[in-house]
Amino acid sequence: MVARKFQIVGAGADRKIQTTARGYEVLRDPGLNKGTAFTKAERQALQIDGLLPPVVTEDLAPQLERAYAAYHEAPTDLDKHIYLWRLHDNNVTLFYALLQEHLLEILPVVYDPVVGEAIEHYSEVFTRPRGIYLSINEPETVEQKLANFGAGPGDIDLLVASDAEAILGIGDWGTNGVDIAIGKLAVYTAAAGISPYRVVPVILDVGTDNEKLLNDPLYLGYRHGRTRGKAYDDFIDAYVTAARKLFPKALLHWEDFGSTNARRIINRYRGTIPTFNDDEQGTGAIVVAALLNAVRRSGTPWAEQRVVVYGAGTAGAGIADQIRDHIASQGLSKEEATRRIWLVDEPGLLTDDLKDGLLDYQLPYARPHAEVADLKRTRVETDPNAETRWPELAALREKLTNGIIDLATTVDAIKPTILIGTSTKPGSFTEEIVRNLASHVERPIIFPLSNPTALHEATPAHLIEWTDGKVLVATGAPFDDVEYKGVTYKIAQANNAALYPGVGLGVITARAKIVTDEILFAAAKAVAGQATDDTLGASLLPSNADLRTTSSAVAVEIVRTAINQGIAEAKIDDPVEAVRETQWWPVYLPVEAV
Ligand SMILES: NC(=O)c1ccc[n+]([C@@H]2O[C@H](COP(=O)([O-])OP(=O)(O)OC[C@H]3O[C@@H](n4cnc5c(N)ncnc54)[C@H](O)[C@@H]3O)[C@@H](O)[C@H]2O)c1
Ligand SMILES: O=C(O)C[C@H](O)C(=O)O
Ligand SMILES: [Mn+2]
Repeated sequence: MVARKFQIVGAGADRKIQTTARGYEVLRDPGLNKGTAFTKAERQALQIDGLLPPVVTEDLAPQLERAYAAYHEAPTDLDKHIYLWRLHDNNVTLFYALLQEHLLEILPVVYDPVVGEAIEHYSEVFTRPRGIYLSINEPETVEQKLANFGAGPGDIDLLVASDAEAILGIGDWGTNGVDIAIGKLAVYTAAAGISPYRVVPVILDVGTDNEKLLNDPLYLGYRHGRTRGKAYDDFIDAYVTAARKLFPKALLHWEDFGSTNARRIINRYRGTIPTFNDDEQGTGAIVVAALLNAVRRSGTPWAEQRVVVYGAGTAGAGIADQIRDHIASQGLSKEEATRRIWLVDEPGLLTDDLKDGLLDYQLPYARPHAEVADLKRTRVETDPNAETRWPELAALREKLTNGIIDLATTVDAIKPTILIGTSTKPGSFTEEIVRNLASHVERPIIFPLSNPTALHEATPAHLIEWTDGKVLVATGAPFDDVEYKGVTYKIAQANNAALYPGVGLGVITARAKIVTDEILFAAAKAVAGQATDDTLGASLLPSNADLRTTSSAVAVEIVRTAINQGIAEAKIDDPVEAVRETQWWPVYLPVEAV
């Protein structure tokens, strides 16, 4: 039973909407509303004749023009973001049609980076609830709250959940983090055509350690510190159990969890249900996609690449794992492949003498202490009371009084061919570090990935200048083209948004039972295959303007992979047709009164 008063029926060109709603109920339902585009016959049948201005507009075009003008009237990016969601509350089709028509321009306003601002100002901009708010204070109500969404077992394809501990690189935002789930889902629809009526955004409110929120009288979440340990795991389990019971076919997507929880959660469920951690797995795969093209252009084989990852949290370690797996597929053992990767985090280069303070998934990369014993140690001022990403790090800080092997020293010693930033520390790829790196490598590959824009480890313009145009660059947020010595450099956006929508579409179409490493690699290859121009300055990845094409290509490859692996539950003869049939696009359908 769907609480909605309409359903989409038929296939292909025969799709239409049937509804039992009448009168203002029709106009006030954003999934039904077409505004001036209702035909005279529809107006009569739906009893809305006279409730609209008399002119009937044949299609979306005049409405798009009005909406785009109003969008530009909004003075700031945050105002534009709010305008767009108000438009969504009025007319879902028009919202997505506008987004689709101006994808490059509007995506950063709906999604990253402006979504970060919206999350910081959530209590002020909150208008209408869009997601499900689950609380660790009431774990016994999880199922009822999910049921209150009003959807039946076959009605939901996808849930995106966040506990908001590590929103982008801006930290802990408690209940405000519901907007990242909403933003990610908007991208699923805009980029891949996942139906906006078959998805659920979920915030898992486990409290917040953000003092600003705890002291803000307008804060809308539970006002206590983050709960951890068994109660946390039980709450996550209550969510998964209820979601599986109510929506047994749905893919469960995890977003922006902290580094101590993200990996444990995905490892717990990934072997048995369709589930996916975007920051670990989606980011790993989009980086591999960009690297497939960058490594080819660099001319240095994978097995000879030396990789430094700066910021070894959920994203950094996820990237490291997928690079390791790909290097291993080139004929090296897993152990040898692991040795091609150096992780640097707040305690500097991760070495095995620090092992008591490292997270389990960082441990395989810890370098033997003897190997780096001669390297210079740099004293760092660390505030013992500063917020730590993981509890053991506090103990490590005391141990590091002799200083750390910092990024500059690591780069100088290792002479990496690939440098990746997922540290949330802006400007940490300094001119000195980058010039040093570039002096040893013909085509240095440097990916500053920390979002939002202001947190990038370096800007593409600087990287291009400091490497005299030799860098192969990709960033997390969108950046403008850079002109340098007569060449236009298109900047690849290695954001998981170029990958996860297609993964979701493919998994949903195939009804894949689980999301395997093979599925992730198929996605990476499919994205890379959309950007094969190797001329100087060409982007390493397809443009976000082509997200729909990219996502469809990814989905088709995933369907094929799922079938080959024997994990597709759907019966599919033609993967291309099956993907197309799953997609929803923002066009007005005929509305029939039933
Ligand atoms: N481009 C993308 O698609 C993409 C995807 C995921 C994450 N990200 C970005 O990557 C960043 C990290 O995200 P995450 O989910 O991995 O967060 P996380 O909290 O799991 O990891 C951040 C890591 O950086 C480390 N760090 C903090 N200060 C440091 C310092 N001074 N030097 C070195 N390391 C330091 C932390 O200790 C932690 O291990 C964020 O800015 C996020 O927006 C980008
Ligand atoms: O949300 C993004 O823009 C990418 C990524 O998931 C992140 O956390 O930064
Ligand atoms: Mn994220």
